[in-house]
Amino acid sequence: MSAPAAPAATIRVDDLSKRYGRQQAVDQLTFAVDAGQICALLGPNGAGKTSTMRMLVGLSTPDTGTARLAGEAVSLGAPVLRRVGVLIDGPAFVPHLSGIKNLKLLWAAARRTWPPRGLDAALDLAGLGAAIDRKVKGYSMGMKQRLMLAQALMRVPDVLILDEPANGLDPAEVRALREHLAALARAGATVLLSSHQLAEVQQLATHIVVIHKGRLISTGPLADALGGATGTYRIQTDDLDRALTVLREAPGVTAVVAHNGEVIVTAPTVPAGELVQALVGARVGVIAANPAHQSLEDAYLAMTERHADAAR
Ligand SMILES: Nc1ncnc2c1ncn2[C@@H]1O[C@H](COP(=O)(O)OP(=O)(O)OP(=O)(O)O)[C@@H](O)[C@H]1O
Repeated sequence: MSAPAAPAATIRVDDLSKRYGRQQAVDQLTFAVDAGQICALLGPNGAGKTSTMRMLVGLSTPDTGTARLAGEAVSLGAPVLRRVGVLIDGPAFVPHLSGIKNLKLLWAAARRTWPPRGLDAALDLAGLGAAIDRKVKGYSMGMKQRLMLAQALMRVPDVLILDEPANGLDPAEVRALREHLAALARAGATVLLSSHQLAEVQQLATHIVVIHKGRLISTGPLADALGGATGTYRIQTDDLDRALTVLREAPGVTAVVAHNGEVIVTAPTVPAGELVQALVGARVGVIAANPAHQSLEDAYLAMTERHADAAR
């Protein structure tokens, strides 16, 4: 008889709260991330991202509510944590041992045979090169961050909880990390990561959770957050000036501007096809017409500002 399949690597937080003294760090937070999703946990400094992640991996205990991984409530040493790659605060590395010996020590603590299956790929991504054989006490902050990343990835986890994983990486390394995480998610892993790099998140995340002062302000697919500009189109034509004139006179158009050689037109009640027809009818050649998506940065700032206004 074959072994029962492990439960799907879901992340689930229900009504989670945590207070430090008078500071409510996490406030009745509920969200879920399913297998195959890469979810970015976003929020201003002090919003409660790290506090949430710490509870998700048993490093701190919720005051109320539950944090579950693969359906199992999390506590320090819970068996489900063997399936999880974690980068938060960082393990305390032994300074007089080399990077690789530290990784070996951490792996041995889980009573497993060395080397882990994903070691080579994790070391490549961490990009420490020959420094992996040098003592950790000579590492810079950035090198320690890379060693933490290697530690999180070496086990080929099916749940990843990563607090600002791209910190200290150069652009090529950030891209390699992005591709690695995307490949893990395609293979069924579940990824929750925090980041302030919204352009990077936009390229990587499938879903977002936005929090502010410990409270949930938005959660859902990234595409939904970016689709806030419905009724706005970017139209590329062979005659910008004439296109502007024609569209300004077209019925239903509420705004027309030129941007980077294209026309940005807002017409909430008019299908894009009608705008194109109006241009073609006026002998303006249309090269491309696409819905204008806002950037994640725009969407995020609008969400957090709206929330701050409502709280005033
Ligand atoms: N151990 C602690 N003791 C006291 N206060 C804490 C502790 N950990 C977090 N806090 C407070 O809880 C709030 C949430 O902090 P947290 O680190 O979770 O935010 P964050 O969203 O991760 O911020 P950042 O983006 O700056 O890392 C902050 O006001 C912080 O000062």
